[in-house]
Amino acid sequence: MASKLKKALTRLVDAAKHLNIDPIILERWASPKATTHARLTIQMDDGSHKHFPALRCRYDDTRGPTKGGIRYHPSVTADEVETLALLMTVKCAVVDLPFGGGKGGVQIDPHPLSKTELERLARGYVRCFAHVIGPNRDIPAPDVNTNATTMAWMADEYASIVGEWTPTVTTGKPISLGGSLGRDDATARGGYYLLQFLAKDLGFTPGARAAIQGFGNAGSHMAQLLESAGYKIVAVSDSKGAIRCPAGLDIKKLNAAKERNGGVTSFASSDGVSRIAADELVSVDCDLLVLAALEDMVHAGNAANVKAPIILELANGPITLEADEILKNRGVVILPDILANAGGVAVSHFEWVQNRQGDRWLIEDIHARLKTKMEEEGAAIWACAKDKNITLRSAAYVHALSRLVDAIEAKGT
Ligand SMILES: NC(=O)C1=CN([C@@H]2O[C@H](COP(=O)(O)OP(=O)(O)OC[C@H]3O[C@@H](n4cnc5c(N)ncnc54)[C@H](OP(=O)(O)O)[C@@H]3O)[C@@H](O)[C@H]2O)C=CC1
Ligand SMILES: O=C(O)CCC(=O)C(=O)O
Repeated sequence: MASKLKKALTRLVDAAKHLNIDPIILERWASPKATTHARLTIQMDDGSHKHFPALRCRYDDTRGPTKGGIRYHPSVTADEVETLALLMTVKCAVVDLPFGGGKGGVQIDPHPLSKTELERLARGYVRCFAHVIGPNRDIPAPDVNTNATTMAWMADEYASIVGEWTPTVTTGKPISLGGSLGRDDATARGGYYLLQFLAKDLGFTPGARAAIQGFGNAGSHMAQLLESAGYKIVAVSDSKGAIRCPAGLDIKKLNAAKERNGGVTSFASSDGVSRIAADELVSVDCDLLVLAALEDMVHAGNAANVKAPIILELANGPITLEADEILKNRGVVILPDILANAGGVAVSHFEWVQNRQGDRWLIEDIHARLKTKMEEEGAAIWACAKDKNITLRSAAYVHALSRLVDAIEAKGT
């Protein structure tokens, strides 16, 4: 079976056909610039030691320091991290950030770990990769199962290694440590601004019914934003299962239930809310399907069951190549990950700039800048898709690739 990376690269190669690109230039993206592996050892609270495979990939730094999150998940492999780092390279070019693409991960299920074990894990990660990351080299951020607290521990450990507080080494930090206002909901908000902006072109009525897969940072903030804008959230899921409520879920109450009990299914005892099978989430009758969990969740086996006419990808790579084709033939419009979830890294960039300036921007400024970015890049990609009669995903790749190639040609290498 082809690796995830090989499959992901076909999207880049297809996009290149729409541009007059020298194949030699394309070859440089066939593999990452560097992937560093480590064995991460942590002491558990009972005094024992456990070892976990850990990685950091710097895929490409043509346009600037590599940038991308760190995830903790049992499925983390080099292939997965490199694929996600390739996506970061393309994503940063899509929204014109002065960054290349990177990603990191630890192969671990962090859920059973105590807070002190999680702190040792984060600090251990930085000790493994302090020679790889750096404020002008490679800048981590949160991803699946990591958050602002993780970034605080990592920045603090980096400071103790280099001997000075260096806030620009991670983004997505707590506000009290130089984190940016608006980074917490930025991934969802960027996708939300894009959706509102394209609604008319998409023939989509804002305030419709949405189903959301994944109820972590990206998914739960999206649920809140959509609910506040009058949408009905008719189904949600997390790693433990899915629930449905045709009349619309009360997101505030759902958040409280998830926080108390650790899963959205604990809300199934509330009025009008029923439990459904996890995979049923993608086939719920709705107007908008938001994918905010993991890769490959919509695949050849379930793509034909999708009822929503529009899919917003907040997750990275949630739709396989095969499913993409099925959905395209069925006329389902996909707002692709490399554009739709770029709000997270865009506000990470704002954080990095604020830290370099020693300044803090107002939330209104951050929202306005993010909105402008999503609308400008969204409009360009929409126009490219119409002009070339291609999908929004292909258009986003074309848009990014032309910026990447311009940068390479400007360097003359
Ligand atoms: N955080 C960010 O800034 C950005 C994130 N992304 C992408 O968004 C996606 C989600 O990331 P994020 O929200 O940060 O991560 P979180 O860890 O905060 O949330 C992930 C969510 O997905 C759920 N989940 C895991 N497995 C499944 C499954 N099989 N079915 C349904 N739900 C599942 C988790 O469940 P549970 O709650 O039970 O653990 C959790 O609710 C990822 O693809 C990530 O790469 C993209 C851009 C930026
Ligand atoms: O905020 C960042 O730097 C990166 C976020 C990320 O990992 C992603 O966009 O997938």
